[in-house]
Parts: sequence; structure tokens; C-alpha cells
Amino acid sequence: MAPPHTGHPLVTHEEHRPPPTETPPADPVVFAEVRWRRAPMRRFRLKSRIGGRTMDIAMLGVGHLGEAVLAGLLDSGLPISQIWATALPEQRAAALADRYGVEVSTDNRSAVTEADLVLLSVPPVAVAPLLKAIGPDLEPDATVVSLAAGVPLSTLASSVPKGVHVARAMTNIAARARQAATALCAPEGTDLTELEDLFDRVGVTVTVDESLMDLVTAVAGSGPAFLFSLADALTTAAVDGGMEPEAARVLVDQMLLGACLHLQSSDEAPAAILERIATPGGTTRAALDVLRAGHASGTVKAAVQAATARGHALSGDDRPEPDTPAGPDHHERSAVSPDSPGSAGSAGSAGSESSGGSAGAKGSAGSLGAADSGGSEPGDIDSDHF
Ligand SMILES: NC(=O)C1=CN([C@@H]2O[C@H](COP(=O)(O)OP(=O)(O)OC[C@H]3O[C@@H](n4cnc5c(N)ncnc54)[C@H](OP(=O)(O)O)[C@@H]3O)[C@@H](O)[C@H]2O)C=CC1
Ligand SMILES: O=C(O)[C@@H]1CCC=N1
Repeated sequence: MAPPHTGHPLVTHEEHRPPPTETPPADPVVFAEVRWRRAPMRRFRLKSRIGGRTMDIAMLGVGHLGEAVLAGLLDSGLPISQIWATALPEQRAAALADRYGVEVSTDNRSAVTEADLVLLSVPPVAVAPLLKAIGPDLEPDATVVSLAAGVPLSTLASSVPKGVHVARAMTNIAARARQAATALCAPEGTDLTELEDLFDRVGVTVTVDESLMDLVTAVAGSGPAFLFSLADALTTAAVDGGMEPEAARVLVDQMLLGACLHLQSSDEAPAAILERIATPGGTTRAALDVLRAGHASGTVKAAVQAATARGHALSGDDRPEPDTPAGPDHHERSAVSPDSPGSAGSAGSAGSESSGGSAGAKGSAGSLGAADSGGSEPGDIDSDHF
């Protein structure tokens, strides 16, 4: 087990280095000795300042998302000495410590001792019990940030000692590549500068009203899964058509990356950009016609609605969840578990059991006015472009 967190770990190996002298001696060995004697140890914290101050951060429950955020933060220059992480089980904690060089234990209470900021990336059902367990060890002015879907601020606030600040952050797996889309919310009047600084390190951050968090979770938190489904389907189609899997993967990955960069760099709406590709009478139009016949646009909207409703349900809001489409290519999380064999199951333990659902997203597609299943004329791209 990693050693307990006993004090403010503010100095990294890099920070231990003394500042350069003006005229270094010729002999590098002597130079090193002289430097250490002459220059007292100084702390350089610039890289690690968040919102204008240096912070200790506890990251509790580093699983799939937590690891992405951890990796992104470290890649952004946040010193390892400022992060105290926990993970389950013990083997995963050890593996993470090896991989990233940070302190990782299974002891949540030790990890939060003296932490200014506590990030929770445990399953939604684990959030409140965990907060109650660590409550006595939280600093009186600490900020607790839940990354969990569907756990309201009211639950966070009622699970921590008075004076401890709470916030929610909905981010995504692209934090690892420092390209996450993060939405923050907090009780009215909260200064979110420090949290914005932190999440800006791993992507782009916006602040929203809490009433939008379940929708944001669907679009930004689950959103990457939509694109990965598309990537999977495109790659499979390419391989089925005769391409080598590696080549198909390279092409699809690069196509998605290029398309996203193009979208981001353009002032035009996606539907307008799309028109530039769909040459009248050409191949794209033929493909879009098939997508339109399959109500693809309506299905995407229904998927967002289902994810949003699931967020409502996780937060205790008893509005009924819509039926979710469950097709033959539905993937279970268990196929992609990280180190811990048990961690795949935690999605289930989080109360995310299938919301059932037969084929369909009934009514949703139709409600978009999407379903003109007939083919369209070349160049006939309306607001329901597929
Ligand atoms: N995955 C994603 O892309 C996103 C996830 N989220 C949110 O992030 C959270 C984590 O999701 P995800 O990473 O997918 O899930 P994981 O199951 O991969 O990660 C959660 C981790 O927390 C561990 N854990 C559970 N209870 C405790 C505890 N009391 N103390 C310490 N560790 C604990 C779990 O261990 P064990 O498995 O052994 O129980 C697991 O390793 C969820 O709340 C989810 O809503 C939000 C946005 C995106
Ligand atoms: O699937 C989930 O519940 C989490 C929240 C958003 C992405 N993953």
C-alpha cells in the first residue's frame, strides 16, 4: 500500500532543482556540488498553480474516467507530488502508481487529508457513502468535485461537513488526450475560477446551470461513445469490404480526427459543411439517403434523450426513461475493462442496469420529423440531413 499522506507534498523532483548559477564551473561534478551548497532549495510552483494558488488534489476512485483525467493533468504539467489518488482493488492502485509515479492507495481517508480539492470519479451510487466516510478527514475549506453522472449538488452538499464546498464536473474520456469537453456547475455564488483552470488543462470548460447537467452528460460525457460506435461501424464496413483491419483503422481514425478539426476550425454549421461533401448525384448523397431512410438523425436524438433520462433517474428524478434501442451491435462495458477484473462490473453496481427497451426509441424519431424514408434528390439536404 502506498504510504499515508502526511503533509503537503508541494515539491516535485524537478522543483528540487536549484536555480542555475550565472557562471557554472567547468567541472560538472564540482558544479553540481557547489550549486547545492550555494543555493538553498527553492520551490518552483508555477506549473502547478491552479487559479492562482498551489493545490493538493485527491482523486478518489481512479477507474476509466479518473485515469483519463489523471493522465491528462499530469501531461499538462501538474506535478505528481500534488496528486494523491485512490483506486480499487489494491492491484489496480499499484498498477496506477507504477504507470504514473503518483501516490495511489486504497485509503480514501488518508488521501483527502490536507487536500484542497477532492475529485470523485467513483460510480454514482458510491458518491454519497464515500463522502460520508471521508467527511471527518476533509479540510474545513476543501472543495469536493463529483465527476459522476446524475448525482445532484444537493446530495453532495448534504453529504459533506458544513463549510466544505461542492461542485460537479461532467467531463469525458478525451481528458487523456487533453481534449475533453467539460461542463461545471456549482451552487450559486461559487467562484469556479480554480476549477476552470484545472479542467482547462485537459480540454475546454464551460459553466452551465445544474438543470442542464443530465443533458450535458448525454452530449459531452457519453458523446465520445457515439463517435466510437460510428468508428466501429465504419471500420467494420471497410474490413468487410476487403480492407486490412490496420489500414481501415488508420483511415477511419484520421478521417474522424480531420473531420473534427475541420468542424472546429469552420464558422459554418455542420449541416452546411456537410453540403460541401455531398456532391449532387455522388457517393455521399447515396450514403446520406440510406442514413435518412434508417432515421439516423432521429435515432441519435433518441439516444441523447435516453441518456439524459438515465441521468434524471440516477439523480432520483422519477420521470420515466424512454425505451432505449437495443440492437445486435450493443456493446457491454465488460469487453474493455481496465486492470481490475472487477471494475467492469462497477458500472452495474452504479445502478446503471439496462433500462430495458425493445427495438425502437418509439416515437422519438418520428417526433423529429426525420422520417422521410424515401430517397431524396441529389443535393436535397434539409435540416434533417440524414
Ligand atoms: N467513463 C466515462 O467516460 C465517464 C464517466 N463519468 C462518471 O465517472 C464515474 C466513473 O466512471 P468510470 O470511470 O466509467 O467507472 P469505473 O468503474 O471505471 O471507475 C470507478 C472506479 O471507482 C472505484 N471505486 C468504487 N467505489 C470506490 C470507493 N469507495 N473508493 C475508491 N474507489 C472506488 C471502482 O472500483 P471497483 O470497480 O473495484 O468497484 C472503479 O475502479 C462515474 O460516476 C461516471 O458517471 C463521467 C463522464 C464520463
Ligand atoms: O455511462 C455513464 O454513465 C458515464 C457518464 C457519461 C459517460 N459515462
